[in-house]
Amino acid sequence: MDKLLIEGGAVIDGEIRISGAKNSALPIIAATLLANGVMRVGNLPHLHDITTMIELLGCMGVSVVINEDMSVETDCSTMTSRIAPYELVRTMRASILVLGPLLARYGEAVVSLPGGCAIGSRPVDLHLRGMEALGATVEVIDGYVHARSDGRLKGAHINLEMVTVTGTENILMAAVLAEGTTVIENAAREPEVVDLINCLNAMGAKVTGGGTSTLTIEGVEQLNGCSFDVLPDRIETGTYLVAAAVTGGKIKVKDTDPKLMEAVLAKLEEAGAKIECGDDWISLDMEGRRPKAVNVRTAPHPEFPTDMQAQFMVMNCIAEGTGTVEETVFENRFMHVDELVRMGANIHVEGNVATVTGKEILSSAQVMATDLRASASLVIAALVATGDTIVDRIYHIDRGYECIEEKLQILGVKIRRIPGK
Ligand SMILES: CC(=O)N[C@H]1[C@@H](OP(=O)(O)OP(=O)(O)OC[C@H]2O[C@@H](n3ccc(=O)[nH]c3=O)[C@H](O)[C@@H]2O)O[C@H](CO)[C@@H](O)[C@@H]1O
Ligand SMILES: C=C(OP(=O)(O)O)C(=O)O
Repeated sequence: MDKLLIEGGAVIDGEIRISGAKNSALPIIAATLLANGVMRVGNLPHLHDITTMIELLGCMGVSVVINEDMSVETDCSTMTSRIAPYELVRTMRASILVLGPLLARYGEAVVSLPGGCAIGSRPVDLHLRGMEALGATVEVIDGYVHARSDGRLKGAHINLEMVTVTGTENILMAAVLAEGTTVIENAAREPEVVDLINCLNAMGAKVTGGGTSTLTIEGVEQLNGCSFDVLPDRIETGTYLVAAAVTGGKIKVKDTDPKLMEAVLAKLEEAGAKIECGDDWISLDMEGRRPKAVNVRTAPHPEFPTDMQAQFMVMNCIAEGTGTVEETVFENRFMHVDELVRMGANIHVEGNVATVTGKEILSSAQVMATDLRASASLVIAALVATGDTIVDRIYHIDRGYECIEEKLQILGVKIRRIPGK
């Protein structure tokens, strides 16, 4: 397994470009299963998860052409299978996103259950209940979801018990081809859901209410191919802003969208960062200061994102003062805490609240990445540690950060990958 070796002590200074959003690209690639004709999806990040989603379509017989500019063109007319096998689904939970499109368009889907992961049990019961509400028969047999519909799905009124991002996306992708109108209440308002809605509407769907908690979907008989570029990655953006902040440095991130980042930018300003924004860029300058500790509480959009929790935890580890970090979305998203403590951080966890008292510097150690954002937090911690830190199991990072070594090197960090055996 590859490792990253990071030398502590750099003060970040430079400009980088932000990649397309993984969490937008994954549902939109799944949505290409709904297209009658060729569909092009662009601004895709070069990440393992994207390759997995493309492989998943490929194993169902979809023709996929990957262009040099990291766009893909898909054509479902060659499709031979409606099965998403365990071997692929186990490496990426978002594979469950093929369920809605397969069921809506082909009347059947066999998708392996994704299972739990480091950050929590992450059931998909609300996805399955949504499909049943639309008239599908759903059974779980030997770890696989078997969903079937006789004829078109039927529009329904669905009130989600809790806000679920991929659950909303899956139900939405099933409802676009259903007969009649579907209303999804307590829908996720994340920008990536809105991006999916924009893409579906460009394909000929009739969805209104994107960005609010009530979505109305008037089913149509067929969707067409179109060309769609996914939106910038707000979590990658936030991760690099935090990296600059912890080092007391400055950064300009380009090809991003500050409008997607209000809760994160507000917390960075509270921590003492000077922030300026244009239409598609954000600059942050700490003017050499240490950040001030902040309190954060994660919750669905537009509140503070759980995918930025681990990175802010590290900022508090080296901040002036004490801050609390409360995780309300996932039940087990503090796996980075023990590793940060091994680097000398002062963190006390009680239930879903971590109280962090900052110190000026952390110490280097060999640490283990446990999930995607935990890995990013360890890389950020390494920037403010004495000496060299080795972050092991970085395949998690490759799921979500395009060219992380290259981008950090541009910003002045000494980092290199140690290839695994
Ligand atoms: C590919 C993708 O977009 N991943 C994002 C998506 O994950 P994902 O869509 O898996 O996360 P959800 O929004 O579904 O999860 C929110 C909460 O709802 C629970 N739940 C969800 C579905 C369900 O059927 N039953 C249930 O109990 C989950 O266990 C969790 O506690 O949103 C998360 C929350 O913003 C982000 O951290 C992930 O980066
Ligand atoms: C948890 C994440 O992703 P996934 O839902 O794909 O595991 C993430 O992007 O932080």
